Amino acid sequence: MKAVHFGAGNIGRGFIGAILQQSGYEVTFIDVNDEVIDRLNQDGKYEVVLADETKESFVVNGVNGINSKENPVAAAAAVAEADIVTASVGPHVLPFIAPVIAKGLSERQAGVSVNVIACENMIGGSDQLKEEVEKHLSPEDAERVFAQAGFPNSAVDRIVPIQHHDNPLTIEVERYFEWVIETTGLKGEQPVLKGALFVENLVPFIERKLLTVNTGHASIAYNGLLKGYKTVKEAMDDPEMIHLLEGVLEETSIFLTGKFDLDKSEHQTYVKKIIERYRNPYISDGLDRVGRAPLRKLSAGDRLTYPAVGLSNHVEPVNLEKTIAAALRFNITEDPEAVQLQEWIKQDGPAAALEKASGIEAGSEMSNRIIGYYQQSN
Ligand SMILES: NC(=O)c1ccc[n+]([C@@H]2O[C@H](COP(=O)([O-])OP(=O)(O)OC[C@H]3O[C@@H](n4cnc5c(N)ncnc54)[C@H](O)[C@@H]3O)[C@@H](O)[C@H]2O)c1
Ligand SMILES: O=P(O)(O)OC[C@@H](O)[C@@H](O)[C@H](O)[C@H](O)CO
Repeated sequence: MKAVHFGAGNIGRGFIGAILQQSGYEVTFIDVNDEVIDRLNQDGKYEVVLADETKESFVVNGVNGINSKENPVAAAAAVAEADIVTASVGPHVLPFIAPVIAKGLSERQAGVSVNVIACENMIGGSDQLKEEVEKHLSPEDAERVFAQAGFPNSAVDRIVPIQHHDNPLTIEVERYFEWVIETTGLKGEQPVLKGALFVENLVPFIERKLLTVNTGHASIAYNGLLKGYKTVKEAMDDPEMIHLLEGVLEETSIFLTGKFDLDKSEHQTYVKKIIERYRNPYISDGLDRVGRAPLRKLSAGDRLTYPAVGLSNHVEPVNLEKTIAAALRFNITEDPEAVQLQEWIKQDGPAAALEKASGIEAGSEMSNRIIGYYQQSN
């Protein structure tokens, strides 16, 4: 069986690529990073190390790579032949991989179904990828392609920090992982994916993950950077940070248990487990990575604004609001979204910038409170 995975980065190699290979697929990675693609073709394998006291490792064999910038025709041909297509490139990159996927899917043999699964931290990732793919197909081709290509949404969870090893393919990951895939979007037979969970309705799973793991992470990153910390570990050693983190997760727990039929005590166990994962002493994760792309993280449907606004009719989400205020201070010059955010703040002031990024109306009660916290944090 053949799998094509877009994005040979941390999650691509450290999680999805490894699961695909363990499930019996030969994996072709498609990326735009020459160093990684050349090394994949040279070695045909790479090592995954588990970040815990065991330091166990395993080899992912039978892999190769295609640089889609240099060879889009070969990349599309791989999609045309694949039994499954997955992606972990980052939500903002989905439009850039869509043309190759569209070309590959339209070249497929008639009647041979395939599933295309976006593995990104976002709600409706595969739906969005499908919309992008559709932009590159004529209406007739779209009808033919989507009759045999499914785009099931999925939720992925495994902490994989930015890291450097002598071999650039080696990747260290936490032992824990969760990959949940929605069956309603599948075409043809359910793919064999070792350790993945197939569910009829992904919404509770993706929202629980995004609004717990990622909202908590964002709180650590934005508030931690304000206090001068550089890593998750440094921030997690500060009782004030823990207090704020627990407050944030209490707020998202109210939101989640109010919206979905989640058992409150099971949810508490889930939250505790995540706090333990943040504390993993074998992982060093930078706050600049965890806070990356602040405009995405502040946007209306993402981990901060969505639960804050969702809660605002019932409770005042003080801790989420403080975290949103701290996000407005995210000022990492290597991060284009941070640069853009700081430009908006400089040009139009923080309330207008907040509205542009999140949709929280300038002058509203919530905006006024957030801007108050923002000013106090100076
Ligand atoms: N790292 C984590 O802990 C983690 C965990 C769960 C989910 N995620 C999600 O997975 C996605 C990827 O995150 P990551 O941490 O692996 O990022 P990453 O930067 O390590 O990997 C992204 C890869 O995509 C490649 N890429 C960029 N443009 C491309 C293009 N046009 N075509 C093909 N490849 C392209 C990059 O070169 C890179 O190798 C994000 O949506 C992230 O939110 C990350
Ligand atoms: O990848 P992002 O930028 O959406 O979020 C940063 C981290 O919170 C994220 O990568 C987590 O490590 C991951 O989602 C854990 O499963």
